Amino acid sequence: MNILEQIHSPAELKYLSETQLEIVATQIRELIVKTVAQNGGHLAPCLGTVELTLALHKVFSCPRDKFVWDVGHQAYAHKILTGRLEKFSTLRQKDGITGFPNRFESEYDAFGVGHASTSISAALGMAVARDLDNEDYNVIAIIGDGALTGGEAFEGLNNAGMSKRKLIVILNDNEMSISQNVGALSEYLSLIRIDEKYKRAKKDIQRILGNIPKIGGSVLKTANYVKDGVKNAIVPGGIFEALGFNYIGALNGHSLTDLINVFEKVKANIDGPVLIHVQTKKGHGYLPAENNPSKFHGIGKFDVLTGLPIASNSIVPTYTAVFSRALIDLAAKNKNITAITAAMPSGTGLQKFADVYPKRFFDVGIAEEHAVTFAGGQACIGKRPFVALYSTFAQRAYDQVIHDICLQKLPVVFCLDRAGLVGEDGPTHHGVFDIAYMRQIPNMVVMAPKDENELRQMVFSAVEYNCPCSIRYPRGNACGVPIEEDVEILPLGKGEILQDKENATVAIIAVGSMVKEAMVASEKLSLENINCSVINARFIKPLDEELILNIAKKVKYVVTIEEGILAGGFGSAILELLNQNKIYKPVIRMGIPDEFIEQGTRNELLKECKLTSEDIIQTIKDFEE
Ligand SMILES: Cc1ncc(C[n+]2csc(CCOP(=O)(O)OP(=O)(O)O)c2C)c(N)n1
Ligand SMILES: CC(=O)[C@@H](O)[C@H](O)COP(=O)(O)O
Ligand SMILES: [Mg+2]
Repeated sequence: MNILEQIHSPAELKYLSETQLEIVATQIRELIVKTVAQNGGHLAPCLGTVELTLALHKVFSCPRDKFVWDVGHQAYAHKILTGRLEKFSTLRQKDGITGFPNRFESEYDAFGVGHASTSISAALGMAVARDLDNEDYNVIAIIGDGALTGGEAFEGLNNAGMSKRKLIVILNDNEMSISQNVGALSEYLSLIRIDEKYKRAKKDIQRILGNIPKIGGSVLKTANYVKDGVKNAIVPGGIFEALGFNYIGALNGHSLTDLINVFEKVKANIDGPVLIHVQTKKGHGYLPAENNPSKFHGIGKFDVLTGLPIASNSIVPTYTAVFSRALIDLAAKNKNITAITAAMPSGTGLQKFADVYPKRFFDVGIAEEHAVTFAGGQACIGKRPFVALYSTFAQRAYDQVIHDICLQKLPVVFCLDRAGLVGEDGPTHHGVFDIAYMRQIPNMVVMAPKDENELRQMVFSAVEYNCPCSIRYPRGNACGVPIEEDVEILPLGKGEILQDKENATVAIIAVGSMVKEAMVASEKLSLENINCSVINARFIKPLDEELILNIAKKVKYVVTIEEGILAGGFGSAILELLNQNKIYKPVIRMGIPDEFIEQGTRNELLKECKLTSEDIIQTIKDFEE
């Protein structure tokens, strides 16, 4: 009997017994595994929150009670239980269910997420609004131990604790970020998790509390004092209580009985900020994910029976792998090279660097702002830090890049991976703003390689430039060109003429991932007697003004193409340059339009944004008509 298929809203969970809920948990797990095996997605985080999600929806009344997920990559069970069961097979597909809670997708998704550490701030905002409206629903933030290492989470905790407002923070502690969680907080949590004396004392007190069916306020308060006294005596600090929260935990996050029992008590007695510490296992219920939660944090298609990825058979390296190799080779020649990640060692490729140079590798947790300023500090003392961030996550540290690095001309190199359209993660993760936001900053060199060999050259060249540099490269496989071991240092601010036809009527000025598309288009256009010159700009800042102006003077019009937003992007820079030099010719800018691009495969989205060679051809043919 498939109970799950009979559930049309979470309210119906209130009529199910715990035995029935256990069956539903199994059915949800099976559905998540099957769907992620086909579509890819965040399997391990979602498997770890099935019971937690069921207990939340059993006890509380979403959407009146607000559930604010943090990152939101663990919310598939929430989506399945809130009216999206039938469409769940479209997870992360174009025009399908999104991989993160999304306000436009469902009233049950109280806040749009994807970037970490925002849930407490958003939840407190909702609690304040509730109180101003004299309403009485609950607001619940669900945040992971990794996301809790993000500074904004502490800003939220600090403000919430002082506010004394009724707010529930559920700490979903699976002892993992994407890989091993880092930092003093993580060690503190492990102290609470493992302290047997504390757990014994807590069990005894909970038994006492549990045996008194109707606990009067004074008895409950006294018992809590005893519990807190015991805890504070054993577990130093009670950091959350120091911040004004009533701390409850650590609960078994896979025990529906424990979860429902505590949630009911909190719901009945809440009179201020409460933090419920829930201990879960990332990947719970699917052995391959339990055994390797990092690999199954975010995974592509895989075989359910074996857990083995159904890998693409490409032998072309990813840009990430090329970057990682280049940095390792550079570090072998330069002992001052250091590498910094914000909780993404595997995704940025820096784990390989850490394996070779562990003392020069730093994972600072989900703390991009700290990572940048931390790099600035290192650079003041002669180190040459490379900060590897996903373009989208680097947005968190914009002021630090300006104030702590560029203003001080510190030689920090930003390696922005996942720059451009990332695909199934959708608008929260597309790295489309970095060209615009980096080129605005004085003293910053902004580069984008046309292929993997040029990426290697840029990594080596950035150190020679001895100034703030940003190198951006896309998610996925590179171009499949040979990589020269002996690296040519690129002259700063110099682009490259790939094709300079005397009778050219148009100059295509491309940067980064779009250079390959420009060359393909140019070759096809020449078959139709449309002659193009093609420039690989290489540098978004400083532009190769001489090269660009010389070519522009010889043609009737210019086409620029970038995998970034048009507003203030590379094409804008070319427009500004031509205008400043009184070259008043048409400039057709191709790039990401002024809108958030939804999810899909990377190729689907490049087509949607008209960033393929065919689109360049059509654009030029339309203009030539
Ligand atoms: C600002 C930001 N930086 C990095 C990430 C990438 N990221 C996604 S999930 C994750 C780890 C989150 O750990 P945790 O909150 O413990 O959740 P878990 O995966 O363990 O369930 C990271 C680093 C992000 N989403 N947002
Ligand atoms: C949820 C999150 O932010 C990360 O897991 C992200 O989805 C990883 O992206 P990649 O798959 O491109 O490494
Ligand atoms: Mg975690």
